[in-house]
This record gives sequence, C-alpha cells and structure tokens, in this order.
Amino acid sequence: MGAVMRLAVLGAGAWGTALAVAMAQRHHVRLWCRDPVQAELMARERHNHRYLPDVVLPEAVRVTANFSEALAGADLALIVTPLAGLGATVAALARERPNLPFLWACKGIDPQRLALPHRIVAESWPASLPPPRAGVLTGPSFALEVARNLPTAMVLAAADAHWAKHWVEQLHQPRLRLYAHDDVVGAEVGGALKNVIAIAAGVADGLGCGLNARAALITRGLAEITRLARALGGRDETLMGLAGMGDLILTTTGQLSRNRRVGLMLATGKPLAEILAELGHVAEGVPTTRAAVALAHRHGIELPIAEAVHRLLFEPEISAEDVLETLLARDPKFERV
Ligand SMILES: NC(=O)C1=CN([C@@H]2O[C@H](COP(=O)(O)OP(=O)(O)OC[C@H]3O[C@@H](n4cnc5c(N)ncnc54)[C@H](O)[C@@H]3O)[C@@H](O)[C@H]2O)C=CC1
Ligand SMILES: O=C(CO)COP(=O)(O)O
Repeated sequence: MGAVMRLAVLGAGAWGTALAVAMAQRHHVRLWCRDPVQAELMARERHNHRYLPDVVLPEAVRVTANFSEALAGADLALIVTPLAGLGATVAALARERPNLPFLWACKGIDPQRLALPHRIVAESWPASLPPPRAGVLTGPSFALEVARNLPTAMVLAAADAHWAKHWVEQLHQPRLRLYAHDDVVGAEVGGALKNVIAIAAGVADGLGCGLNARAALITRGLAEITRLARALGGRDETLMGLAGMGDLILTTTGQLSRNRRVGLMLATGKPLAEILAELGHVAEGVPTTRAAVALAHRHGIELPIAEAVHRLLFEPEISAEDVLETLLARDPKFERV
C-alpha cells in the first residue's frame, strides 16, 4: 500500500462525500463543496444531510467552500461533480494547481458536444500547459455502500497504464479494490451508457414485465454499450469488466440507483420535470440518452433500447406501454453485438 497522502475531493454530492469518507480511512481529505452554507453545515454537523444522510464524516475529512484551500498541499484531486460541472472544475484546477494529477469520477456524455469526459477534460485544459496527468475512476459503486465501507471494486483507467498502476497502488484498499486499466474510452462509455439501460430496466420493472425481460434488457443493453464503445475507439473486453457489465448489473438491478428510479417513475406516467425534482440528485442517464442517440446516428449504429428511452424521455405524448410495444415489434435477428 502507498504512503499517506493529501487528497482534494472536488464536489460534495453523494459520490464526492462517499469517496471522501472512504479515502479518509488512509489519507487526509479536503472536501470542496461549492455552496458555502452547505459547507459550513457539513463542517459543523459532520453530516451531508442533503445528499448522503446517515453517514458521519470522519475527522480526517475537512470540508471547505474555498477551492484554493481544498487544493493547497494536495497530492491528487478527485473531481466528483456531475458531468455538467467537469469542464469548469478542470479549468479552475488548471489555474490553481497546473501540475496536480487528478482523477474524474463523473459518468456521462455531454449532449451538446457529444463528448466523453476525457475529451471535456482535454478541451478545458489550457493549450499553454503540458497535458494533464489524469484518468477516470469508474465501476459499480453505490455511494452509500462505499461510505459504509462495504466491499467494492472499481477501475482506474488512464491512457498511460504505468500512471494508472501507480495511482491504483496509492489508493487501493481492501474494501475499495481498484483495478488499473488503459482503455479510457471503453471505461467511460460503460459508465455513461449503463445509466441509459438502467432507466429502461426501471421502466420494464415498473410495467411489470418480469425477470425474463430484465435479463434480456441487461444482455441486449450490454450489446448496445459495446457497439457504441467500439465505434468510439474502446475495446470490447473492457465492457465485459467492472466498468461495463459490472456497473450495468448494479445499476439495472440495484434499488439505490437514481437512474433506475427515473425509469420506475416514468412507467407511472409522471412527467420528467416532476421526476427530476422529486429525485433531488443528478440522473446522468437523462442527458446521456440524448448524446448516445445522436452518436449512434453519427456512427451509423443501432441502439434500439437507447432510442426507446429517448422517445419516452423527450416525447411527452408517448406512453411507456407504447414504447414497450415498439421495442417488442422489432423484426427477429441474429444475436450479435
Ligand atoms: N452517487 C453514486 O452512487 C455515484 C455517482 N457517480 C457519478 O458522480 C457524479 C456526481 O454524482 P453524485 O455526487 O451522486 O450527484 P448528487 O446529485 O448527489 O450531487 C451533485 C453535487 O454536485 C454539486 N454540483 C452540481 N454542479 C456542480 C458544479 N458545476 N460544480 C461543483 N459542484 C457541482 C451539487 O451541488 C451537489 O453537491 C455523477 O456523474 C454520477 O453519475 C459515480 C459513481 C457512483
Ligand atoms: O453510478 C452509479 C453506481 O455505479 C450510481 O448510479 P445512479 O446514478 O443511477 O444512482
């Protein structure tokens, strides 16, 4: 195991808070929360009532709303904002600590630029600086379980496999097991698209389609994820691992998934705006569905489940039952990825 370090966790939602708690078992952690009122409350009460209730913040986690203070003396930053905040956070990090290595832990595809997180990072990084030393942290990991120290396995992927291996050795813990990887595209597509399939699984379960249907959705969902990853330059085998199949199984079946919950509520006919307000957390599968369908058109590949979720999310006059019928009416085919 590596030395004790100083870590800056940037973003204090459910996932940032959970990672801060888990990392504080071995390291000194500063948790940056952009809202000063929320930061003060968390520092005083040692809880994140808004995003991760029932979890106590250990002494080794220092909460601050001051970005510079969070980064002062840090050996590594973990960016844990929603995907929509990644670019601005990377740009601010480059201004403050241009040499600091960092990981991003957000999942999704930007629906405007159709960009995976690593491209958002590259495009937000000043051209005048040497490229950042950075990678992605992803895999099947519900925040609450990580914060409760339940055994979890994740992937740390970077284009430079040696760099990934180095940080795995520094951060690995018996109950937060990290595997190094060098397929950033495959790992990111797995983390992004599983949320789209989780929405579909929630809809199917909400409609009472049964366990056979859920298994079919997971399997054909994995085929869609693999197809898109391949089109974008990822490797098939990555999607058979933690970042692909692992996270897909967790999110399509686990009651803690917010994206699955979006699907369950869509099945009741509730409007999307109401669902998102009720959720109170980010559901990255919603914007990512738009991006996935646009990328499928661009690359000439078929993503029937993602297309079905797209219709249900963004064509309010269409019901969950109608979308299901359209999916079931597809012509028979060979089973191929
Ligand atoms: N919650 C989980 O179990 C996991 C979440 N993730 C990913 O981590 C990312 C964050 O998710 P959660 O923390 O769960 O979301 P959340 O909805 O619980 O919290 C989001 C947090 O980010 C803050 N925020 C929003 N925009 C921001 C910005 N521009 N700059 C800084 N902070 C900003 C919000 O104030 C809030 O504190 C998402 O991409 C999610 O897919 C990944 C693995 C597990
Ligand atoms: O990414 C996650 C688990 O790996 C969390 O999924 P949800 O955002 O659907 O809760």
